[in-house]
Amino acid sequence: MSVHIGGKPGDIAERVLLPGDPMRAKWIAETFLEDAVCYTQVRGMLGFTGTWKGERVSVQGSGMGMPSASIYTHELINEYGVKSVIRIGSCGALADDLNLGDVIAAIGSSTDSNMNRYRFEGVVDYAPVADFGLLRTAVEKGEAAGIPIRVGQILAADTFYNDRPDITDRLADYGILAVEMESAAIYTIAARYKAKALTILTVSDHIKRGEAMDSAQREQGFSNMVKIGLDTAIAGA
Ligand SMILES: O=P(O)(O)O[C@H]1O[C@H](CO)[C@@H](O)[C@H]1O
Ligand SMILES: O=c1cc[nH]c(=O)[nH]1
Repeated sequence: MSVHIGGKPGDIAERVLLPGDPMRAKWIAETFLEDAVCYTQVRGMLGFTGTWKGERVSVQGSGMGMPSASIYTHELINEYGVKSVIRIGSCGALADDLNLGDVIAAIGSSTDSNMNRYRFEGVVDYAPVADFGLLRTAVEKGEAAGIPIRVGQILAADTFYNDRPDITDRLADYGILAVEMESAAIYTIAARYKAKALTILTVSDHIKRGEAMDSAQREQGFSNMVKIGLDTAIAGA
């Protein structure tokens, strides 16, 4: 058991899907995994291990925002020997040509978080990036399943409600596809501890157009992302 995860050594697979929402972790375990067992309920941040296509996979809620996601990423890698983490989350689109339900894979994650300025003493603007092997696999799995994946850079933001639309517009001008709240920290911590990381997102709303998915669209859209995440996690196993 680590400080924030209740599982015993060996309870967690080497490959973990990381949704922010612990109830999404439960839904994934119940809907997609065989023989899923809940290994932690600490703070209600549920984690499950089961099998997908015969291979062991875990799915762990990571909470909202980089402080929370950092804790789970750190403990999974350092206390449970996790080798790869695939975040599967919702995001708000900025790019005009993205639509609700589209799936994005984040090749890189810009951020307004101060974590890496602190880590690198403001001397370097570190660029958190995805593991290339996981990214390539996710794109291939998406193509094979007929689910196109848009690859590009996203913003990991410290705020969900933000009163700087001018900055958001400028980020869109510079090619940022969408906004979520965890990927930069997950990429950075995975790099530090020699694990692999990827973020796959479903567009749940469009920030510039003010559109939002309804619950039926959410479930179908998230299913596509989850299947790609699971297929990517077990590839090469
Ligand atoms: O859908 P999840 O994975 O929680 O991700 C997104 O949703 C939350 C905000 O509503 C933030 O955690 C953001 O990153
Ligand atoms: O972080 C997020 C997630 C979904 N939609 C947003 O606008 N932001």
